[in-house]
Amino acid sequence: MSLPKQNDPAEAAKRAAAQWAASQIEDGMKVGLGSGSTSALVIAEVGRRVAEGMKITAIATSLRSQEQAESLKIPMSNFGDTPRLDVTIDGADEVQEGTLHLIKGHGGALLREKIVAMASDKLLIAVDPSKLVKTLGSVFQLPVEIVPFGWETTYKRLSDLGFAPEMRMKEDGTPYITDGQHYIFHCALPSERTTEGNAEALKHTVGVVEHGLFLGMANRVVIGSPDGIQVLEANR
Ligand SMILES: O=C(CO)[C@H](O)[C@H](O)COP(=O)(O)O
Repeated sequence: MSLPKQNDPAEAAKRAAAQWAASQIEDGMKVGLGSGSTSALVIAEVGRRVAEGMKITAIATSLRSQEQAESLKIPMSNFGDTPRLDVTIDGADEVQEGTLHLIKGHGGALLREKIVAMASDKLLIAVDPSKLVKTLGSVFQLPVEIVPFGWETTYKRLSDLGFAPEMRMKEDGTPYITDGQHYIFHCALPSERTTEGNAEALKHTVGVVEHGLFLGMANRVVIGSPDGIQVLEANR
C-alpha cells in the first residue's frame, strides 16, 4: 500500500483521522489493523509508537496490512492465541450519517475485515469527509464476496433479487481474487428493500460468502480534515 502524498488536502484529511485513531490505542491493548490507504497510515503510526516502546498485539485484516505491520515490527497474533481484540481501527468506503452504518470492501478485504471487527469490543472507523453519505450505495456499489465454484448461478440469483451484480476485474481482464480466494461482485442496493432487508437477502443467497454492509458495527467514526478531526459516536 503506497502511503498518501503529504500536501494533498484529501490525504491530509486521511492522515488527521489516522493519527487520531492510532492515538486511541493504549499500552497492552489487542488491536485489529484495517485495510486500505487510511488504515496504512494508522499502521504506520502504530509502528512508530511500537518502535517508541508501546506494547500491543495485533491481528491484520489483509495480507497487505499484515506485511506492512510485520515490516514495522508490530507484534502479530492470531485468533487461536488472541480470541478477542480490544479495538479494531479500519477505513470505510461509505459512512451513513446518523446510523454510522458502513459500506466496506472496495479494497477487497471485507471478509477478513468483518471477521476481525466481529471479534473486537470496539470498531473505530477513520475516514476523510468524502466518505459521509445520506444513503448507502449512493457513491460506491456494494462489494459482495462470492465462492468461485458455480459463480454463474450465484450471479443469476443475485440478478433475480435486483442486485445487478458486476464481477470485479483486474486490469489484465481476469477476475479479482480476494485473500480468501473468492471473487467480488459489485452490487446495487435495491430501494424496494430496507438496508437490513438487502443484507438479509444477500446472507441467504447460496454462494455468497459475505457482503460489505457493516450495520450497527461501528462504535465511533473519526472524520479527518486538514484543520482537525470530528468524532461521531454511535448510540449503542
Ligand atoms: O474496506 C476497505 C478495504 O476492503 C477499506 O477500508 C476501504 O476501501 C477504505 O479505503 P481507503 O482508506 O483507501 O479509502
